[in-house]
Amino acid sequence: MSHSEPLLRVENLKTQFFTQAGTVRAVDGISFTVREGEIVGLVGESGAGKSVASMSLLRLVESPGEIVAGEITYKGETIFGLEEGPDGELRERDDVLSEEEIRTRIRGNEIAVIFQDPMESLNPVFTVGGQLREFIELNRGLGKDEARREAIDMLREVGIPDPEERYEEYPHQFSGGMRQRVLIAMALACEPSLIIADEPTTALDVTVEGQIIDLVDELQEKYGTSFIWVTHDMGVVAEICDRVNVMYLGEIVEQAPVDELFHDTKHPYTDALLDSIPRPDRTVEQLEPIEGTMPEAISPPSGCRFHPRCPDAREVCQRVHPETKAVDRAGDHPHRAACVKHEAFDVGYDESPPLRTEPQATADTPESGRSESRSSADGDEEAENASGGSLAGDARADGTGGDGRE
Ligand SMILES: Nc1ncnc2c1ncn2[C@@H]1O[C@H](COP(=O)(O)OP(=O)(O)OP(=O)(O)O)[C@@H](O)[C@H]1O
Ligand code: NI
Repeated sequence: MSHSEPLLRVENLKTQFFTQAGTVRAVDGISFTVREGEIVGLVGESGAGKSVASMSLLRLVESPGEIVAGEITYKGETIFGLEEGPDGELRERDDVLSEEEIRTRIRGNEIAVIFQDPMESLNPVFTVGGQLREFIELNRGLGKDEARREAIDMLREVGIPDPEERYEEYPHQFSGGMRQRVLIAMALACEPSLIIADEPTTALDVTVEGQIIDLVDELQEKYGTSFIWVTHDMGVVAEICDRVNVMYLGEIVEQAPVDELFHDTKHPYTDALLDSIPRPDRTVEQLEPIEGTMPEAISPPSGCRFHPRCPDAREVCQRVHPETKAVDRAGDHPHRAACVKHEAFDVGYDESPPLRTEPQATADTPESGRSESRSSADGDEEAENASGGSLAGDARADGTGGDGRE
């Protein structure tokens, strides 16, 4: 593998669930990379598609879900890839790793996963040490005694006090934080190159969360492991990530190194996420919850999927579905965003009438700014229904969400 080639490359990945209510476009064309030793964030509200994206990387999506498009390569090997067959139908490429190879060579050994709820990953009827030992035996082909020693070393490594004694205990005898440490030990046991951590600290209180994050930071430096860190919490992103992908309704709407993302935010959704967390430079009263709720991935709004909630939305945002594009550079990395207010898009955003009336007239449109009559402020719904070329195809595009839930 050449040095410049990333460890993991995800290209235009789409994962859908074929349900009775319709097709859920859970992951809808995302692209990102993870380089060696990097911690890459996947951040977004509940339902954004973070977990489905993570599961897709290990081909763990279950029926009625299916990866329907895109390419996933890891260390130059193909985890997922399609090609057009002679009959014009899409089929799996020849170089795609077999189920057997994924199971024996990739999962656990090369790419490990840590989930939010350790109780789901640990078996309550076996001791913690026994489970860890067995995992090491199976995956590293060590004998029982050696695997036991290794397991105890790992428990010590992740900060479990008295690891010899704790080895004999059952999961329920561990606190939430300690259980999460066990899962980290298990993930690290095979020295994988990549660990996918899906909200591993969400269930923990803030102090314990901080301890786990410090631990991961330490271990990451020591082993050089790359991480994909899934979270809805921008505070966690700030603490741990090198680069960040912000997801909204199945899409990555902004992608940047963490400092750029925080200090030169390019997407209004990222702004909203940042506004909704406590920050040292803000008082608590200034915290704003994001307006509205995220619509369902089964009938995404037309145009920009965030437009029904976006303070910057203009008429054009209902019609034009923005691709994620480079809107700036940040050192080695492009700063990408999917928002047509940026020049890179050039679809007439500046001339387009706003969808919302501002509390006060703002001077952000210096040109012929105040366009005719602003009938659109409360004409939201009409305008949306009238907008042709909806990306949502035949699906309802009113973006109200909520009522479609089971
Ligand atoms: N088995 C399934 N069947 C149908 N739809 C599903 C299934 N699993 C996930 N989805 C849908 O896929 C979309 C993405 O879900 P996902 O779990 O990836 O979100 P998430 O970003 O991880 O959210 P959270 O923060 O709540 O974990 C959601 O609309 C969800 O309802
Ligand atoms: Ni999730």
